[in-house]
Formats: sequence, C-alpha cells, structure tokens
Amino acid sequence: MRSRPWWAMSAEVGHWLERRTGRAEDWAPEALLAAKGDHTISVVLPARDEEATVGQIVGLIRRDLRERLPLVDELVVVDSCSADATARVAADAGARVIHQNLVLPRYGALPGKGDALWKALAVTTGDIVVFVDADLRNFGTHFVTGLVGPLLSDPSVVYVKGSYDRPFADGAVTQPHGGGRVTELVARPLINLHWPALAGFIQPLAGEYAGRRAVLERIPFVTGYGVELGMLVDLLDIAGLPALAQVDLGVRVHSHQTVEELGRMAGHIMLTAWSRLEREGRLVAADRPGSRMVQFCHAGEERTLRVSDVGVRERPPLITVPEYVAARPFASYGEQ
Ligand SMILES: O=c1ccn([C@@H]2O[C@H](COP(=O)(O)OP(=O)(O)O[C@H]3O[C@H](CO)[C@@H](O)[C@H](O)[C@H]3O)[C@@H](O)[C@H]2O)c(=O)[nH]1
Ligand SMILES: O=C(O)[C@H](O)COP(=O)(O)O
Repeated sequence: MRSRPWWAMSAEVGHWLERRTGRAEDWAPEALLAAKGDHTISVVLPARDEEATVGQIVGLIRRDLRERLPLVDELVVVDSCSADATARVAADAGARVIHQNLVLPRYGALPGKGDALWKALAVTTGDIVVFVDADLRNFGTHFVTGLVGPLLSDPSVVYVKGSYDRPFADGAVTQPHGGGRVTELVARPLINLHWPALAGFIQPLAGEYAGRRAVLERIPFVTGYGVELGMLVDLLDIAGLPALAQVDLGVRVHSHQTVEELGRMAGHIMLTAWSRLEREGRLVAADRPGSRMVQFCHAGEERTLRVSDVGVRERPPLITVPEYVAARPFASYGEQ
C-alpha cells in the first residue's frame, strides 16, 4: 500500500512516470520487426562464471529473435574472465563470444562488469544495444523485446531501463519482494538524495537495459558495479530525463550474491556517486574517499577478516578512442 499518492513526488518525476513507463507486453515481436526498418540490434550478455544460465538465455534469443524472427542482428557474450565453462556453453548455444581482456588491449585489463560492457560496446555494431545479465533464471525473450520497444517506436527515447518485481529466494524460503538489497539500501537513497529526477526508476541497478549507440558511445563507463548508477546519472546529464524510459518486464529471478559480496558492490556504487558529485561541482572534499574495505566474513562459525579494494576506475567515452572511431568510418562523430 502506498503511504502517499504517486503525485506527491516532484511533478517532473510524476509526469515522467506516467509518460515513460511501459510494459513488455505492449510490444509484440512481429510489430517490432515491422518497426525495425534500417535499425540494427545487438544483444550483449556480460558473464562471469555463468555456465549454469548463459546457455539457456542465448538459446532462447537465438531461436526466437534470430531464427524465427530476424529481430536481433548480433548476439554477443562477453566472457568476463570466467573460471568455468561460460565461454564454451555460450558459443555452443549460438553466441559470438568475446573475451574482455582481449578487446582494445592497448587500454589494459581492468576487472569488473562495467569494463565488460565497455569492451562489448567497442566490438559490436548495432545502432541499438541491449544488455542482459547472464545469471537470470527466468529469462524470457520479452526482456529483449520490451527493452527495444520504446526505442523502435519513439525516436526521442535514447535509453530504456528494465523494471520488475524481485523475489529473494534462499533455498525453500522465498520473499516475493525481498530482492534488490543494494538497490533499496544504497542506490535508491543516493538517487533520491542527489539525483531526485531519477527517483522514478523502479530498478535503477537493473542489469537489463537498451540504448542507442549514438548516446552510449558518448558516456564514460565505470569499470565495476558502479556502471549502472554512473550510466543513469551521465545519461540524465547528456540526454535529459524525457529521453529516458523504463519498461516493466514482470518478475526477475537471479543468483543472489552473499551479503559480503553485496557490501563490496555497495562500495563501488558509493564511490561512483562520489565521483559524479565531485564532477558536478557539488562536493568539495579535503580528502578523497578511501577504497579499502575491511569485512568480517563468516564461513560456518569461523570468522575471517577480508580486505578488498572497492575503488572504481573509468573508461572514456568510446568516441574518444581512436581504434573505435577508425573501425566505424561511416559514422559522423562529433555531431551532437
Ligand atoms: O566482473 C564481473 C562481474 C559480473 N559480471 C556479470 O554481470 C552480471 C551481473 O552481475 P551480478 O554479480 O549477478 O550482479 P547482481 O548481484 O545481479 O547486481 C545487480 O546490481 C549490479 C550493480 O548495479 C548490476 O551490475 C547488476 O546487473 C544487477 O543485477 C552477471 O551476468 C555477471 O556474470 C561480469 O560480467 N563481470
Ligand atoms: O540489485 C541489487 O540490489 C543487488 O543485485 C542485490 O540483489 P538481491 O538482493 O536480489 O540479491
């Protein structure tokens, strides 16, 4: 039950929510194919140790959105330094597999999801790029069609974020809306405090989103788990709220990380917020925040101390990368 009606939030956000929130079922795949015209669509799955789920996701996209209906032109899995058989499973299922650290080698190897996405953007060609996490356990192709729908039907939309209900499943115990712990405890408070225009995003950390290459190549990519927050803030800056949209994709079930892993994710997200506030001139600090995190982790009854670096780095907008621009001789860079 809502404690206050939706219009009690800012008029800008209320108006945006009404105008820019859709549902995946609003876009039938056949209608999207008719609307596709000259557009080309790349689907990218970042994957680190996702052999259990990546094959099924790739297989469904290949069967339904490439073979049955030629909606997706390119299907790429970025193997993000997996220690398992992710790359082989993805290739067997029909994806082109790229290895994160082999792309743009001159720029070095940096760990994390954001770097995997930046590398994928560098080597794909679609003018619409869809990102889908590779750990989804209930993937359906409506995740892809729902995200491309607003981009194919409204030229003023440049980016579409997925939203969904997030159950938390731990063995036999399932809480229907208990998922998204970092979203609720870290990202949503930060967004409301500092970027209230983005408060209407129901799942600001969702790993499922689509954007126009012409815009994605103009923003920097934070290398770790800060990539989603950084992207939203940067897109708000360069494109404005009316150019952003969200689509309800139903329910999303994924593999949950441990609380300790989510603590490190929260560190990435906080440092990303800090970097944007500093860049926007809204934070004048005498000291830079540290990036070392001490955690007390439990393995059974045993408590161990773990020290991690949760610092985030940033990859530059791809239009500033000569190798990227040289590989696209027909694009008109520099036009705004
Ligand atoms: O170094 C990495 C880490 C993760 N992944 C992949 O990225 C996706 C999401 O990672 P995951 O560890 O499952 O993140 P979540 O716990 O699901 O975190 C949520 O919140 C993150 C922070 O915003 C987002 O990046 C995620 O997409 C979102 O689902 C998965 O396919 C991973 O295999 C990589 O490719 N490289
Ligand atoms: O998006 C998030 O908040 C994190 O991925 C954690 O999600 P979970 O609580 O569903 O594991």
